[in-house]
This record gives sequence, C-alpha cells and structure tokens, in this order.
Amino acid sequence: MSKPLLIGITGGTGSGKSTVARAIYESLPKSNISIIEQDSYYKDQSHLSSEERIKTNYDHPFAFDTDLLVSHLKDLLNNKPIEKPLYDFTVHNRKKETVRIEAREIIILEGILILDSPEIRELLDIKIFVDTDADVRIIRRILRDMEERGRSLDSIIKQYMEVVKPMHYEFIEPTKRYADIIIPEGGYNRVAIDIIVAKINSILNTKGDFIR
Ligand SMILES: Nc1ncnc2c1ncn2[C@@H]1O[C@H](COP(=O)(O)OP(=O)(O)O)[C@@H](O)[C@H]1O
Ligand SMILES: Nc1ccn([C@@H]2O[C@H](COP(=O)(O)O)[C@@H](O)[C@H]2O)c(=O)n1
Repeated sequence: MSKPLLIGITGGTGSGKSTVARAIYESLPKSNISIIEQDSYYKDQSHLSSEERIKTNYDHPFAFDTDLLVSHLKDLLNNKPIEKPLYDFTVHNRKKETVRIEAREIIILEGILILDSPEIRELLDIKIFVDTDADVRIIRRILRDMEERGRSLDSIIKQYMEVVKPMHYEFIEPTKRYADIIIPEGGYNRVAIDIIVAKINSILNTKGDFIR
C-alpha cells in the first residue's frame, strides 16, 4: 500500500468536526478509512484526584499528549497499526484499554487543536476548519455534554465562560489561517462534503488507487 492520505478536521467545540468526519467516511468505501480523535490523546491524569481533573484546562494545547499523537500518525503513515488510547469524558481520564487502529489508505484526524501543532500540520495532506457560530456550538455542547458526558448545565456554562470560550479565541480560532478549506456549519453542508470527497478521489486516482 502507498503512503496513506492524512486529512485533518478542526474547529471549535460543537462545530461539527465528528459529523464532517463521519460524512466523509460514509461517502467512501469504509475499509479504506480510519478515524482518529485528538480527544483520545488527552494526557493520562491518573496521578490527579477527581477534583483536580475536573479543574484541568482541556482547551489548552498542553492538555494533549501531542508527542504520542505525532508518533502514532507517523506509524500510520508508514503503514503500521497503532494502539490508540481511549478517553472517558465522564471521569476526565484515559481508560486503561486501548484500541488497535489499522493503517488504511485514508486517515482522518479530528480535534480542536490539531492545527495548533506545527508537527501535526506538517503531516497533514488536507486541512479543514469547520466554522460554526459560537451560539450554535454552545447549544450543541450543552445538549451533548448533558446526554453523553455526564455533565450538569451549571458545570457546562461555568467551564464554557471561564475556559472554553477564552481558549477558543486564543488558540483555536487563529488556526483557521492554516486551513485549506473552511466549511460553514459542518456536517450537513453537502456541497462542501462532496467537494472534499471529489478531491480525495482525485488524489487517490493520481496515486493509482481508484476509489469510486
Ligand atoms: N449541521 C448540524 N446541524 C445540526 N446539528 C448538528 C450539525 N452538525 C453537528 N450537529 C450535532 O451537534 C452535536 C455536536 O456535533 P459534533 O460533530 O460532535 O461536533 P464536534 O465534533 O465539533 O464537537 C452533535 O450532537 C451533532 O449531531
Ligand atoms: N475531560 C474533558 C476533556 C475535554 N473536555 C472538552 O472537550 C472539548 C473537545 O471536544 P469536542 O468534541 O467538543 O471538540 C473541549 O472543548 C474540552 O473543554 C471536557 O469538557 N472534559
């Protein structure tokens, strides 16, 4: 197999990154794609108490084990499988188990701060920023975090105002300048998804691997 194509999808919390990743995944033959979430690479915090883990700033680049992520991306680009960490948002920590991810023709990496790292940017073939208004993102986050991440409304609002919002404008929004493509609204923007899928196919066709 030739070197995999690495696609990065970023944007603020609740912008629709995972939805875009899924839409691309569903538009291409499934066996050819692996999806990696930057969230899986939040640092292990087993040495901290539950109270300390709750107080951690999860929207700062230091929250991530970027060295491990870069090393795993390099392995996948060299067609080697990885043991991806798993993250549990309900306890703010990595799980003990890992999951094996095979190297495939297309690797999608999605996360809030992937374009902040020069080393990750260097590895990406296509860089996508999902651009969604802050009011829409916070509404989506409230619904998701209460339903899936075991959070109370008060804790979501407090974390958003004190940490998530300022970090977004300091670290995430400025990375828009590195994007090749900016998608307004995200996963249901069918025109944007079709254009990206056509670009992926054209790159793979040039490499001799015809997909659709
Ligand atoms: N274009 C959209 N319109 C309405 N809801 C959406 C849209 N895109 C995503 N969502 C919903 O918003 C929530 C957050 O989307 P998600 O893709 O997980 O965002 P992110 O990965 O950027 O945090 C999910 O519940 C998802 O179903
Ligand atoms: N223990 C944690 C870890 C992360 N977060 C928040 O997750 C957001 C990133 O994930 P998205 O799917 O929303 O992109 C980020 O804004 C962190 O604040 C958390 O709340 N708790």
